[in-house]
Amino acid sequence: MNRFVMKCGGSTLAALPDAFFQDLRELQESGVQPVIVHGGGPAINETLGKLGIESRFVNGLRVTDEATLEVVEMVLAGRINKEIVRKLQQNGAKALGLSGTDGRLIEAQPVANADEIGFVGDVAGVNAELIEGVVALGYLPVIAPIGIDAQGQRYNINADTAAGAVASRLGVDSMIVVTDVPGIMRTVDGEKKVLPQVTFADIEEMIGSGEIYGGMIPKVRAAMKCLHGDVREVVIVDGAEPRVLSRAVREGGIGTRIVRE
Ligand SMILES: Nc1ncnc2c1ncn2[C@@H]1O[C@H](COP(=O)(O)OP(=O)(O)O)[C@@H](O)[C@H]1O
Ligand SMILES: CC(=O)N[C@@H](CCC(=O)OP(=O)(O)O)C(=O)O
Repeated sequence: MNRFVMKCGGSTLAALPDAFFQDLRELQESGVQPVIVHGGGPAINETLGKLGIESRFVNGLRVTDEATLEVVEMVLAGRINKEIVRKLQQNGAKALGLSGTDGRLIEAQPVANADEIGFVGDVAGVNAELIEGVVALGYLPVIAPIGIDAQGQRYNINADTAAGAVASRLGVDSMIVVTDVPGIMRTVDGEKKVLPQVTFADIEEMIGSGEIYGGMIPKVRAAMKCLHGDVREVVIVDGAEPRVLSRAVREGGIGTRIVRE
């Protein structure tokens, strides 16, 4: 595999060890081209809390009014994006941070229920040439999930959704979703087990039964959407496991692999 999109969730970002970033650097040096799309939900909640703004979610998506949008952009495109770039650079990688508004990287349109949740976007287009240009210069793109429309309006986009769209439009083989659990888990005989592989049918069944809930839902939905295109596999892994990325890219047998059937 030469190119992959990695989505890194806010649940795990702060705890990612130097070894994780060194692993990324080694992959980059060996000719693999990672593209990072990151989240930062917990950091947004924290800053909103400090400002006395309440966090509210509908089906896992943040209700985003003008004041919230201001904070979302500040935290994602500012603090978190730059923190990831700094950590990559400290560990010897070449990285360039971008928000989805820069160079119209992520073209957005309002979600269908925008009257209910405000400035939340779906991805209408991705400037793949810009990402490819950054990669061709030898930099690892680090993308914050803020989108922009033709009128210049910004939108808050769920990071799993943004990552899935970037993976699709780049036509990469694989998307790796790094989170705070070792994969999709299911309780079998009273014991929680990580499922090595799940199909679309398994996912629908587990959402229906409530075994997949909360923050796992946008991940599996984004996974299924991009697997309808050129992306061959989506792997959900735990950022705390040693050499998690190179194992997922080179060896397999880690986390949960989502496949069409
Ligand atoms: N079947 C499942 N297996 C594992 N985790 C699940 C499952 N269903 C829901 N989850 C929840 O999804 C969470 C990961 O989503 P989230 O907290 O949004 O992470 P991130 O910040 O990485 O996007 C897990 O911590 C867990 O609480
Ligand atoms: C619309 C929407 O909900 N956007 C998310 C964007 C960040 C995100 O998705 O971060 P995680 O990956 O850490 O969850 C939010 O405002 O929290």
